[in-house]
Amino acid sequence: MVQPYKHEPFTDFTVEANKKAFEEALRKVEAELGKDYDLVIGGERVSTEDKIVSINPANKNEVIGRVSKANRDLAEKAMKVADEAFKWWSKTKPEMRADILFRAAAIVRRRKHEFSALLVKEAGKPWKEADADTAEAIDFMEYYGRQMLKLKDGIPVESRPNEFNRFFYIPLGVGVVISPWNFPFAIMAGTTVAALVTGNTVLLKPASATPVIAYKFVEVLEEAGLPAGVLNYIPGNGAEVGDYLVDHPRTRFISFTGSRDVGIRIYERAAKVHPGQIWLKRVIAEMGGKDTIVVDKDADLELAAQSIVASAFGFSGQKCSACSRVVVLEEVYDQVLNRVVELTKQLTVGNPAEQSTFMGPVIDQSAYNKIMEYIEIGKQEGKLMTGGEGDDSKGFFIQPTVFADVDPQARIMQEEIFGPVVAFTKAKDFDHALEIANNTEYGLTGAVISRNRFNIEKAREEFHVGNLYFNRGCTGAIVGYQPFGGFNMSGTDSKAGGPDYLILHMQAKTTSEMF
Ligand SMILES: NC(=O)c1ccc[n+]([C@@H]2O[C@H](COP(=O)([O-])OP(=O)(O)OC[C@H]3O[C@@H](n4cnc5c(N)ncnc54)[C@H](O)[C@@H]3O)[C@@H](O)[C@H]2O)c1
Ligand SMILES: N[C@@H](CCC=O)C(=O)O
Repeated sequence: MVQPYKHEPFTDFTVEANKKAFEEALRKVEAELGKDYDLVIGGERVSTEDKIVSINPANKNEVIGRVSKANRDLAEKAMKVADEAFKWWSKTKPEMRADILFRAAAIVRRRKHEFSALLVKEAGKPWKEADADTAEAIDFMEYYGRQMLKLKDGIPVESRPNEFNRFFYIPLGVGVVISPWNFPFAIMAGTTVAALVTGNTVLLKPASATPVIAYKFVEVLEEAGLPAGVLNYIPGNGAEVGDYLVDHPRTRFISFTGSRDVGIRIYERAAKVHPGQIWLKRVIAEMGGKDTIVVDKDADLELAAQSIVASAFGFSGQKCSACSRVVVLEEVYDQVLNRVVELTKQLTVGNPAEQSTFMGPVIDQSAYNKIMEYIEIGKQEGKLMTGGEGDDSKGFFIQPTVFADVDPQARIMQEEIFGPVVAFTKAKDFDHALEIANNTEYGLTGAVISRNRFNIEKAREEFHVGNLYFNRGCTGAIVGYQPFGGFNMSGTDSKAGGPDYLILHMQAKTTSEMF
């Protein structure tokens, strides 16, 4: 019998054995760096001349792997394979599909540190962040497997005498899964297995910065028994392969996680019906955030400062959930700001392969340049309290940066920076704080630090974000515990890791029979 779902525990690296095991995994991954990785289409390995070179963002000279790059012809070939495979995969038993996920979860769990070590190298994640990413990937498999078992027989509906009505879900078709680099394992795996376990076939286009971890995951699913053709691995240029597949008349749905601009582009393009297309495409789009922590005047100020620092600078602020705006009631503004600056100055920035590193690099040169430009903008828009410097000589390192006294309408208060930069502003009362918190076009996460029950309840109603947290930071949602997804320009609020998520990958059918 399947055990009740429980999230994967995080590794305690203060335990010497865990530390040693992780160091060993890092050595194993290091010994395998620089290999070539093929596309996987219909179970066959396809090598191309043109490669995506995945590098270590903490050390630009270290090549993680050279990954074959799909073009339109190969994308078309993969589409044909997936379309063909859908005919029989869609008819397989949900129990069998769920079992493949459970087995894949077990395989990853057994080699957990190896996957996390690869995330350290390919995404620049510090140990703790890499461990959490792998744990979340396991959670998605365990959770969605169980969700499918719950949904497999549909949901009971009423019937009248001599009538038998049934309501159940069937798969959609070929899904294009387009994933980001910032949770290169968890989000890539979660979006892929959700589509597979519901009986769809998949074309997986991972982010170009992190294609190797995605390849390793495809291998895991193969080992777990996923038949050839059901999942096809086609990394490639977003604009070329992405646009082609989004427009394709045989694409039934697109599961996208990434930036606002690319999400909007996909949403618009997917709306157009192309010749030969006989359905309206579904789009699941999880996009960016501009996430606020509000600090009330009677809050636990130490908790507030710790929560802000962890949420703003964990994984160098490269989370859609990261705190990039802080709104503090004027009575306690200076205290919170000064404590955050103090804590920020204590953070260690450096090589994420070292256990002691809190913050590693940002992902690549273009992210580095963009964040440094925002820091220059911030210097015009607010008072630089700490940080503000970067060094891209070896890797893409930026100091954790705090700006004070920033106007809520300023660019660094409105635009997603996706780096280790947080801006503070003052509110005259709690209503004013909520008004500021709500005044972005996004609506992903937010947090309120308060001891005032009335204010907590007010925020519950009025703070318009998909994931709202009280007396804690605004990052770190757990699959099955805090379903994740945002409002407004943060996307379609698909709530990954939630009870409604799988249904987005299926269509409901009603049958009614008279006896
Ligand atoms: N809401 C969420 O759950 C969530 C989770 C993680 C990341 N994000 C967001 O993702 C962004 C960071 O990730 P990113 O830099 O990889 O985002 P991105 O939008 O640049 O890329 C995401 C994916 O889209 C692909 N892509 C690019 N152009 C495309 C096109 N024209 N057609 C189809 N695909 C295309 C990329 O190759 C990549 O695989 C941030 O904005 C972050 O907030 C959101
Ligand atoms: N689910 C993650 C964020 C994913 C986006 O980057 C969190 O809750 O922090």
